[in-house]
Amino acid sequence: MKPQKRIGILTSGGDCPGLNFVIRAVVRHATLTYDWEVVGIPYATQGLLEGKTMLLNCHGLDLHGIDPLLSLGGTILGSINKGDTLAQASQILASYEKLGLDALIAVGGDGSLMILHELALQGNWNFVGIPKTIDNDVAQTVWSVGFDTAVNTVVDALNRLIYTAASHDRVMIVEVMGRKAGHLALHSGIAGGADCIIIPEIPYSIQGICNHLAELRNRWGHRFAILVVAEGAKVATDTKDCENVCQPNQKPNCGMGQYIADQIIRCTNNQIDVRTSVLGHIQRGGLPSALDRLLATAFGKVAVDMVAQEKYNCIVTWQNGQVVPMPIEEVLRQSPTGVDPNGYLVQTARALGVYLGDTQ
Ligand SMILES: Nc1ncnc2c1ncn2[C@@H]1O[C@H](COP(=O)(O)OP(=O)(O)OP(=O)(O)O)[C@@H](O)[C@H]1O
Ligand SMILES: O=P(O)(O)OC[C@H]1O[C@](O)(CO)[C@@H](O)[C@@H]1O
Ligand SMILES: [Mg+2]
Repeated sequence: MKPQKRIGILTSGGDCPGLNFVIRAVVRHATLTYDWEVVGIPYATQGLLEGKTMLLNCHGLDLHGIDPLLSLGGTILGSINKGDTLAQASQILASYEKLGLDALIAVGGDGSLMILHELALQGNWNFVGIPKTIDNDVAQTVWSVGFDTAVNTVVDALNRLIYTAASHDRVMIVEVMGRKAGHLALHSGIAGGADCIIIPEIPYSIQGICNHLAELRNRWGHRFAILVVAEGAKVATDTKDCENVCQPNQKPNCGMGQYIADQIIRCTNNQIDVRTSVLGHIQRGGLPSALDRLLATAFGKVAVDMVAQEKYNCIVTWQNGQVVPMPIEEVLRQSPTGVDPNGYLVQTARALGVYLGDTQ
């Protein structure tokens, strides 16, 4: 007779494609392999606070043999990325006790996993984390669930924008998500053939961008350009040129993409036609790519195995082609982790003539 367990799963932080594949893998493996009961906790820490659960059953999820989770974006459990959660810790801990869970599997980004780990420590919960985020800024894992799909979404947008930019000889600025980390901008910018990639980890100067645009026109005859700008891009503090349009550390209230567009227009005396596209939450929507489905499924499977082996306080990560559970403190201590300004992808982009901020 297998030991019975009742485990909980929740999704927290910004949603992303692939979350339902994690839920599907956890429910199927826990139910079919171990014969456990799995309950979903709606809206992350809000559901914990209110002591809410929904029973997840892999047969119940089937629709005439077709699993609806195969074709649903977002998360069927709902998610939140705000709230004064730690101030409500004692109520959450009391609610958690009443749920009678043997373990909790939480799917989240760095922010959510940090909060949930803190709660797990205070409540002595049996806790396993699964990394998801289109920012891909959770340390120690090559991929987080949702990132690959978001990269593909941005590349798809670039494939479209490049033609309209070329048709009108325009500079097209594409603002993508990434407040602290530029992984999404860097990966999609390289894959989509961007001329400039502006990320938070490498401050840009407006003169550097304008010089690059001039070189594209004058030396190579390229009359259009594509700039991928992360929403958290930063102006170099030592900017000397164009100082009248470029205030170091100034926070734009129009969005980073439009801010840089305005700077280019002013710095080039209105000689360049610039347009801005903000991709926004489109980047978090849609169905997951095959890679995200595989990752989500492999992470869900190993997270359940960790519970079976009673190895807690870990986060599953993807390293060297396999899932590797890592101590949660170690992962969170290094998160969020940004782009290495001297890393191979930055070198690759620079080698192809992409402007990525000024070299020091
Ligand atoms: N479930 C939650 N409950 C309360 N606050 C949260 C929760 N998840 C995140 N937050 C808060 O929101 C802030 C931003 O979190 P963030 O958006 O980075 O979420 P995340 O889990 O890292 O996922 P992602 O970055 O992919 O959206 C965190 O620093 C934290 O204060
Ligand atoms: O609009 P929301 O849901 O608060 O979240 C936006 C933020 O979440 C992230 O998409 C990560 O999920 C960031 O890149 C972005 O700034
Ligand atoms: Mg985050």
